[in-house]
Amino acid sequence: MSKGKPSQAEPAACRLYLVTPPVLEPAAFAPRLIEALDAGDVACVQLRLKNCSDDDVRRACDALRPIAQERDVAFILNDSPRLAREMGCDGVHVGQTDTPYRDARKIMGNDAIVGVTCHDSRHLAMVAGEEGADYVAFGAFFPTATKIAEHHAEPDLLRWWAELMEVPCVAIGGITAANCAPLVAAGADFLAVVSAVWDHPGGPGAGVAAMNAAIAAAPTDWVATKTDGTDAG
Ligand SMILES: Cc1ncc(COP(=O)(O)OP(=O)(O)O)c(N)n1
Ligand SMILES: Cc1ncsc1CCOP(=O)(O)O
Ligand SMILES: [Mg+2]
Repeated sequence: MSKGKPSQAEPAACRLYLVTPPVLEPAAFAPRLIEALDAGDVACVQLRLKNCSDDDVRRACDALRPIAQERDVAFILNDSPRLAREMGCDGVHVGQTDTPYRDARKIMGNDAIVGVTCHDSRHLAMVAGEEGADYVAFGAFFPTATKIAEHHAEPDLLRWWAELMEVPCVAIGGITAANCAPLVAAGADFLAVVSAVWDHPGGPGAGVAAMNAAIAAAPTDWVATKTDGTDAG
């Protein structure tokens, strides 16, 4: 697994990973997704619907998956490898209380993206990475109103991971254009956001543009030094 996945282009230092709002009406949300994806670089879209039926998820996949895939943006489904495979998604994201990684991989196949929530745990991330996860997700880095977050991660976790491991890491939880610089600087490969884009006062296009501008402006000091402080050259 290269540092670039889930990207389609050559690996960039850090890219945007869009997660949908937990409740949406597909027909109304589709133009908002188009606006977001046409506003700048997005590596992937995760459909994350909570408290809805499998048929609701199927309808949302049918409406939103083509919008992402037509733009070479990977379409990842949260929680359900079975539905992800059935609906032609590019991947699935599983948490620690969802389908275990190995079962998710069996269902999805080797070519699909399988990402794993690792909270603030080095141990969970090493296990997921060794088992073959395409990325590990750490968080929550900041307070968030989108989910009751029971774990809090610090940027040093990203720095440690990025310096030691090849498997990409995703940072999630309360991330905005205003606070993301330390995460980029620490070596996050992807920043996963919900409200920073979908609740942006200028609309989702402005949200994507603001996140990408903030990512581009952030320093990337993690490549310059090792944890012992020596210059990595
Ligand atoms: C990229 C990314 N990271 C973490 C999560 C959280 O997954 P999980 O812990 O399973 O919680 P729910 O999202 O299912 O409520 C995620 N979805 N995406
Ligand atoms: C799904 C998830 N997992 C940890 S925090 C979170 C929600 C992120 O949403 P936001 O970007 O609005 O804080
Ligand atoms: Mg989950």
